[in-house]
Amino acid sequence: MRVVVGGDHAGFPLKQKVVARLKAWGHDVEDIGTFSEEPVDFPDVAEALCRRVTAGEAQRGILVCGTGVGAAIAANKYPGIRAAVCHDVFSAHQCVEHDDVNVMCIGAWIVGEMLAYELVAAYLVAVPDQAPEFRRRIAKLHEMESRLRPAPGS
Ligand SMILES: O=C[C@H](O)[C@H](O)[C@H](O)COP(=O)(O)O
Repeated sequence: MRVVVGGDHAGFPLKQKVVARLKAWGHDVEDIGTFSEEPVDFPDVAEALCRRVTAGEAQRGILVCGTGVGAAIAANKYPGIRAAVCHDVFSAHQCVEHDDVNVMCIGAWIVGEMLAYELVAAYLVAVPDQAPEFRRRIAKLHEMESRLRPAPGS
């Protein structure tokens, strides 16, 4: 799978490990940085990653910051992105199955590398459930996005 991975300085150490593991598993990985523990702002990384996902350059995105929370808040501002913090394996696959999540966010201060690998594995093998109730709810998210998007220039 084509996967884009990014993170801020707090996420950097875990992000490096996740990227290496994804490559070892045979995924086609784009690492968009950051590439050191020099402080950067998570909204900048999240926006760059979300742009790639919505442009179809990657099928799934993974963001790593300190808690995963800032990354998820930022990513959910991007039209077409459904982001979630996942620190348990059940959520990591069900967020795709029920909610068609396309950016999973992990907190490097919260989870260790072995759990992070399990989270990523569960997220990437999951496929959206096509049952009508799930499709209907995703359609409502799209409708909300269109309805609540600020008018150009406002
Ligand atoms: O939700 C925000 C993230 O956890 C950030 O990674 C965190 O706030 C960075 O904090 P600091 O700049 O103190 O390393």
